[in-house]
Amino acid sequence: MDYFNYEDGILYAEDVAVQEIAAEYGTPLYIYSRKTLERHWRAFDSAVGNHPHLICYAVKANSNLGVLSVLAKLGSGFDIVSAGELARVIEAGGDPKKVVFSGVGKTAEEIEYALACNILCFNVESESELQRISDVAVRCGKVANISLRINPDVDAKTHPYISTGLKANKFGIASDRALATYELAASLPNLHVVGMDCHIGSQLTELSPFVDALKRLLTLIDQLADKNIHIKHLDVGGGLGVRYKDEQPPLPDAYAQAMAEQMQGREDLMLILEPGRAISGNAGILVTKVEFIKAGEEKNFAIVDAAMNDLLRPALYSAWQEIIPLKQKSNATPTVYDIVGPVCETGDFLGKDRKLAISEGDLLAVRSAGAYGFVMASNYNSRCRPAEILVDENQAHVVREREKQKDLWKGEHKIS
Ligand SMILES: Cc1ncc(COP(=O)(O)O)c(C=O)c1O
Ligand SMILES: N[C@@H](CCCC[NH3+])C(=O)O
Repeated sequence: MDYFNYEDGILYAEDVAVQEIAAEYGTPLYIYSRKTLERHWRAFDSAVGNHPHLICYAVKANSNLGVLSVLAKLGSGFDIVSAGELARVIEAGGDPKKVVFSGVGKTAEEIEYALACNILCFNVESESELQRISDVAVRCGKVANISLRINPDVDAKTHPYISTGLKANKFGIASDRALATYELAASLPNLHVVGMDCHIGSQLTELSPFVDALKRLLTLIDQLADKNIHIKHLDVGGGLGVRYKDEQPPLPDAYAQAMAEQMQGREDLMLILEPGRAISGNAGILVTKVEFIKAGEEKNFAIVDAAMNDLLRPALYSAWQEIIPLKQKSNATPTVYDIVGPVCETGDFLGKDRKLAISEGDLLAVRSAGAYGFVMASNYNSRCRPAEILVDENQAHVVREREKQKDLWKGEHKIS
């Protein structure tokens, strides 16, 4: 459930009319809801119950400083994949001791920075990376906490671009190399083995692949214990899906409970979850203005001021996200439109064949845009990135200014 709802035909973000925020800050504009973020994070946290655990929000889903600071205040941990994400977590008030560092290509510079910040652990994805972390730790006179990301070879049954736990994927260490790699790690004096990790994919809509992966990892943990290598935490990654159209993913509490259930009798093993999309996905919308209505020979187009550079998911994955008007028009007749942006690509669309009663100048909201929205935005076609606003109770705050580029452009051409 989120806090973007209609009241008397007007779309509200919490208690603020979205059209008022758009009038103040312009479009295209991402709007996030603090209450929704909090509700989702708490759903994970409370459903695990008393089992020792840490919810490490996946920063890649939405790294807005306002969003991170809401989660940091709840006591969240963070899953990062770059030094830039670590810097943002720290700037937002997050605790580096609750940070896990994932990703297949960590540079020596990033490792050094993360060591200096005393992060919780590195989720190591290859033997070469293990060696690099050891080398950097020796050079810095530090001991690095490490967890190996195991590729459990489980089919996540999701879009092939966001499936990560199969043998054919670049992620993690193959299960049959796991024991040898742990033995190598345990033999390196500047490494401290603390955990085991996996992440099988994103936008999963079934529980069974998560449970399968977790069980496979528990078997490995027992085999390691026989070799006197003791794992302190099990990190099952993120990947829980959200409802964009008619998917029916398990809710965060059902998912977290199912994970905790598998951990019964293992109270010494901390459970780490890395949800991204399930926390921020439905906590955000993208607001855009209809610039032109264009009747083509075969299709009608609504040309809006947001484009694939602002929200890439439809173009990249043919992802479907709901598009709704900010003001409902109860007695107008709807027409079927492709909702397209101004970018010079035929693949530049936000939605296809959408039935809407709209006119030029109307404002629309693309729902479920809080995850993998702004973070994947670019300056393609030398367009400015959209602004982002976090609605916090009754106030709207600007949390990331529209880029300076716009000032430059206005200045050069003397457009007021
Ligand atoms: C290692 C890791 N953890 C967590 C996540 C978060 O995934 P999601 O947003 O699907 O929960 C991802 C992205 O898929 C990831 O690669
Ligand atoms: N960017 C993807 C998710 C990638 C998950 C990252 N490992 C999406 O929008 O669905």
